[in-house]
Amino acid sequence: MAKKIGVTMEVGNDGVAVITISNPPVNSLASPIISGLKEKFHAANQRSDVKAIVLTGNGGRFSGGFDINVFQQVHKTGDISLMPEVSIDLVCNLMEDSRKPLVAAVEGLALGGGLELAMACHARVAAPKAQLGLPELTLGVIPGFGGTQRLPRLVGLAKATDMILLSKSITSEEGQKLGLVDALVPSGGLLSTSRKWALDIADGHTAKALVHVFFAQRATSKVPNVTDAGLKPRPMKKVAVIGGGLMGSGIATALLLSNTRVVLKEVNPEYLQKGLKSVEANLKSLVSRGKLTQDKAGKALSLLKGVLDYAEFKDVDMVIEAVIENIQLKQKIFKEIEEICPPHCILASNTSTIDLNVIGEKTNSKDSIVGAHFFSPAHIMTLLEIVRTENTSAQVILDLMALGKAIKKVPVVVGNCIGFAVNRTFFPYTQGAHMLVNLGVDLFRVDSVITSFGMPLGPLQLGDLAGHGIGMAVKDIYAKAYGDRIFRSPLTELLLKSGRNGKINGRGYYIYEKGSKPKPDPSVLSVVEESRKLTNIMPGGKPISVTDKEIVEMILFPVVNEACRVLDEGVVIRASDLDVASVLGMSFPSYRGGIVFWADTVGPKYIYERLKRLSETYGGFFKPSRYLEERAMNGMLLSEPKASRSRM
Ligand SMILES: C[C@H](O)CC(=O)SCCNC(=O)CCNC(=O)[C@H](O)C(C)(C)COP(=O)(O)OP(=O)(O)OC[C@H]1O[C@@H](n2cnc3c(N)ncnc32)[C@H](O)[C@@H]1OP(=O)(O)O
Repeated sequence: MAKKIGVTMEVGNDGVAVITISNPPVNSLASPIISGLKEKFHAANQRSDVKAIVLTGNGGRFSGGFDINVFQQVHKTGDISLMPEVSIDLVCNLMEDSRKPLVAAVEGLALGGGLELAMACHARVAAPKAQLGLPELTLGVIPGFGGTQRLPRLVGLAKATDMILLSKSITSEEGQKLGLVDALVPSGGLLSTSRKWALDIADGHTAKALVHVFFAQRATSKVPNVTDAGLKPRPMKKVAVIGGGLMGSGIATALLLSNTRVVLKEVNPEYLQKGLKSVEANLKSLVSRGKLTQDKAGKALSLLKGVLDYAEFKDVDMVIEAVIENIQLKQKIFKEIEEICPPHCILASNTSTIDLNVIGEKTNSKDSIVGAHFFSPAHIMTLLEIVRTENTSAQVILDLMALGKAIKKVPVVVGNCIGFAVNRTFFPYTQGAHMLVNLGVDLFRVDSVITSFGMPLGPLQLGDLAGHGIGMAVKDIYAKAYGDRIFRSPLTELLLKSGRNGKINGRGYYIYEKGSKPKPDPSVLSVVEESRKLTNIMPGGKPISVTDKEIVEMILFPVVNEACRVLDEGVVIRASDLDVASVLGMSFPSYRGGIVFWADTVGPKYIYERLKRLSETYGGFFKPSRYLEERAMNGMLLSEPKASRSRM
């Protein structure tokens, strides 16, 4: 049967032209293909009904590159005119200069000229395990469609040199990490996601979202009755950190890097040595990654003093307590520091869950008590949630905001509640995943769909990273506070019982081995089965069938629902603060503008209706909040401000 060679173009009702290369078996770029591409790009650019363009290859392969047979014919005949002189015209004039957004939908392979075509597009969406490379040198030619220029711009000079000089190809997964691939999506959703990307670029969504995040971040520095109250931040020359564990040593490192004198207190010499060594290791790793000079690391370390008692606390400007989440211990510490510290001293806690009023219950300095909630690793993550109670003074908030900025954090002032703004909004993130797994959905698929959405880690892998011991403790705290909307899953407990604490002990849902990437652990499926038996929520005992879109909705719409409650209760000053906090604290994709911005793009009415239907089938975990319902009914955006009952 004759091979069907050519380039086709189909324009959908959405205004996206899909241009497809067909030249089996690898869609090599033979002369008729190159001229076909030119013709179709030209047509798509001319047609007024085409808003955006997707370029793809037929038969599950993008393109294996320029047709090597042509090289052979040139060698045989010596006739150089056989080489089509098209690269500049096709790749630069028509593709890169196209006024309409162009997205490459890459599957199978994109090699040589194939990858070069993909790189000339404005964005690349790829299916898993696609092979990407510029192997031209193995044929004695150099990449001729601009790959020598575009690859270094996307992946950096070192990696591009490696890929070109050694003809090394990479997978689309690695490509995503390097910036060559903008989104990784399961093969079934490749075309639909690529269409959406193309339309988003056409409508300026991506740029709109990023511009929103830019201004939202600037807005966080305006706090009514604090930054406009004519107050001046007081200098924070010496800060004490109590607790030299992961958080305490990270906070100390962040302070030292900005030339603040730090006193690090621990309970015994052994713990103190550990804490000091962790700070040193943090600084060393910054030096080895080229982020800090040896000189500056030495200077930072000279500002650190380890102590075992409170003698040094007599002249500190602020104390940041970062001990384990134990109410009695924290209450005792706050009572002690109140007695020893000077009256102007700020008493801050890095708690992530305990009510600050409870922590400060035994003190008389309620106006000096504030939450300084850093995200781990504290010397790297930029979000700082400043948690204020109804008693925290404006001066204390202003001082902590100024200190936060000085140590290069983005401070976001939030109200006092269990989980504060970020952890509270995202507690349903893990629970939605547990619900899906107990309903029979493959756990590794859940993670893969959510990373395709743009989160750096799926909810189950995130659980592995945090540790399931911590997961158990946190689960109980949230169950106590928000019991009406909790999905009670035995999965975490069962994981712990089977010796899987996550990354900490090398085993969770995934296997963690030094020097290699986490691998899905098939033996965890027996634990999952046990959990499914206990919850018994699969309809008729059979796994449910869901699309990738439904997985995203069942995990992220409950998060939006909790964000609505956070907005309703005035835990954040403005909706955009929650966008910034979700991007910086949870690595929610910035190109989606943050959790509330994204929800408004999807539409409150749609989210409300989906949650309502899900709650009818699966119960209270999905029940739409009053705020969401009101906004949906009144056709309002979630981000529109309201006259609020604020916690501020
Ligand atoms: C302008 C640019 O910078 C210049 C270029 O693009 S130069 C070309 C760069 N591309 C390459 O070097 C890729 C070469 N191809 C390969 O490495 C492998 O064929 C592949 C990884 C694409 C597929 O491998 P595999 O699945 O094992 O199939 P394989 O048997 O090798 O190839 C299938 C058929 O496609 C042909 N083919 C593969 N790539 C081709 C290409 N670029 N041009 C013409 N034919 C090609 C093979 O000759 C083979 O033909 P046959 O069935 O008649 O024998």
